[in-house]
Amino acid sequence: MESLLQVKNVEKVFGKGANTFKALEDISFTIDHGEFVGIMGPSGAGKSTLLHVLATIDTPSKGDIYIENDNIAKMKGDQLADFRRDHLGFIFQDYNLLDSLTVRENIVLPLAIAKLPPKEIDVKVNSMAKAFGIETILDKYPYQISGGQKQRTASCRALVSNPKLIFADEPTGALDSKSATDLLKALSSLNEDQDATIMMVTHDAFAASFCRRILFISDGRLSREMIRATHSRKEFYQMILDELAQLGGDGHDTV
Ligand SMILES: Nc1ncnc2c1ncn2[C@@H]1O[C@H](COP(=O)(O)OP(=O)(O)OP(=O)(O)O)[C@@H](O)[C@H]1O
Repeated sequence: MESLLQVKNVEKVFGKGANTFKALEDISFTIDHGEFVGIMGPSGAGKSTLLHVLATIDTPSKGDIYIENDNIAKMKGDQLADFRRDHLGFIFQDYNLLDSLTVRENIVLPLAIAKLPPKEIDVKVNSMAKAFGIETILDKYPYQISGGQKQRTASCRALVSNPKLIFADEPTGALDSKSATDLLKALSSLNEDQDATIMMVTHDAFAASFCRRILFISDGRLSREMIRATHSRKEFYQMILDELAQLGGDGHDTV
C-alpha cells in the first residue's frame, strides 16, 4: 500500500550562529493510510517539535515530508495554508473552540468554509456527533459544556471534513480519566471503522495504549518502535510502561 506520510531525514535546528540547538536529527519513518500512531518520549525529546514540523506549523531545517505525493517541506505561504485546510485535522489539548459559536456551529465551520451544501453538512455533523456521543449538546455554547465534551467537539470539528491525516497533541492532557477514555475510544473507533489516520503525541501510557504503533523519541532521534499487533490494550499498556521506565519517562496509573 502507498504510504500516506513519508518523513525523510528530517532535521530541525533552533537558533543561529554559535547558539544553535538540534531538536530533531535524521528522523525518517512512514505512516500508512488508516494507522493510529503514537509519538512518545521524555520531556524535551522533540515530540512537539516533530508534530509541529509534520503539521506544517513549523518548517524543518532539512529533509522532506511527503503526504501522498506532496512534499510539504517545500511548500510555502498560501499553498501551505490551503494544503493544511484541505487535508489536515488538528486536535489540541486546549480545544481551540470559538466561544461565540454553538457546538454545532463550531463543528460546521470547516465544512462551511469548504462551501458544502447545507444538507450534506447536516448529515456529516449528525453522524460525527453520534460517533463522539455529543448529539444532545449540539445547541449549547462552549461555556455550558464540560472539558471532555469540549474535547469531543474539537475532535468532531477536526474529523468532520474527513482529513487525510489527523494530528493530536496531548488530546487527553486536560481531561479526567472517564472523559479521556471516552475520547480515546471514539478516536479508536473512527480509526478502525472509517480508516481515519491519526498521529498522536502523548506523555500518557494509557492514552498511547489505544494506538496500534508507537514511535519513541529521545534526544531528537527515533529510538524505538513498538507495534501492538495481537496484544490486548492492557498488555500494550504494560509494554509501554516498561519502555518508559527504561527511557526514564512518566506513565499514568489508570488501566
Ligand atoms: N523555539 C525554540 N527555540 C529553541 N529551542 C527550542 C524551541 N522549541 C523547542 N526547543 C527545544 O527543543 C527540544 C525539544 O522540545 P520539544 O518541545 O519538542 O520537546 P517535547 O518532547 O515535546 O517535550 P515535552 O514533553 O516537555 O512537551 C527542547 O530541548 C526544547 O528546549
